[in-house]
Amino acid sequence: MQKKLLLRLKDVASGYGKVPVLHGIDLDVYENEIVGILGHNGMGKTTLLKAVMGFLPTKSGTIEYANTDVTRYPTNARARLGIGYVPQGRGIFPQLTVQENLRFAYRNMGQGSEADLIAQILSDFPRLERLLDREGGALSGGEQQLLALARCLMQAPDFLLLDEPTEGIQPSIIEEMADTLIDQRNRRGFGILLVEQNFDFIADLSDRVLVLERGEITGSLSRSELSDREKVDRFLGFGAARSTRATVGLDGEDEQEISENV
Ligand SMILES: Nc1ncnc2c1ncn2[C@@H]1O[C@H](COP(=O)(O)OP(=O)(O)OP(=O)(O)O)[C@@H](O)[C@H]1O
Repeated sequence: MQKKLLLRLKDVASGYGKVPVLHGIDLDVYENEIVGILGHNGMGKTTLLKAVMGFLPTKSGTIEYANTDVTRYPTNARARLGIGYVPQGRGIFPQLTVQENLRFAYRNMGQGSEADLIAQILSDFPRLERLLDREGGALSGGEQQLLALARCLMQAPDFLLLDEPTEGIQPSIIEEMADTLIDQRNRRGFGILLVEQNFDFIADLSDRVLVLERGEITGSLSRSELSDREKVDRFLGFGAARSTRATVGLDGEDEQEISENV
């Protein structure tokens, strides 16, 4: 059976004001597919997600979503078509409780019964259930990341843009995040565009990984190629940091990044 194309970028250029960042990006993501974008700091990963979401203008080229040319659509119209965005740094409301954060997301764009939707989300994110009355700002980094994802799902997207979901979170929650994303993808058939610097996480989840260098896609690895360590090392021969996150400190929230150059 032919897979449905969700997102298509054709020769997209974008940037900030007169500063060009993305040059000629071609990209397809199908339903039920996770496409990872790997790249060093400053290569344009966040810019790419912002351009897809409409936070930045597309200077040339086109962006199509579900057979609709959305190149000139504002962000809220893209969200209504089904594109969900979890920004780097999570973007939750720190002064609102977990429950209020979820309710706010529902009021913004949720459909159906609010109570049913929250119950569904809490069954998907059991860790959040016991934190319902806690303020967002008092959650650990990993819990905030789960909340950010849960909030995004309250708006029933069918496509997710995820910007470094493992940044600053401890390994146990990274695993939980990976399991949740795979589970959601399998159940809802999401397309996911995932930006990461954590190679192990991106390799575990992605069906394909693209490398972004200075605003251009310079290569692609399939799922089977991703498990071929030698090939990956050759492919990332420009010295990419293979990064694993280790947790130090008793409260489990301090962390340091251990990078091993490949
Ligand atoms: N608001 C801005 N105005 C001008 N230039 C910007 C702005 N934000 C980012 N840039 C520049 O755009 C380029 C790409 O940045 P971007 O944040 O997309 O990189 P990234 O690959 O996501 O990096 P990181 O992994 O550090 O988040 C960088 O050179 C950055 O300095």
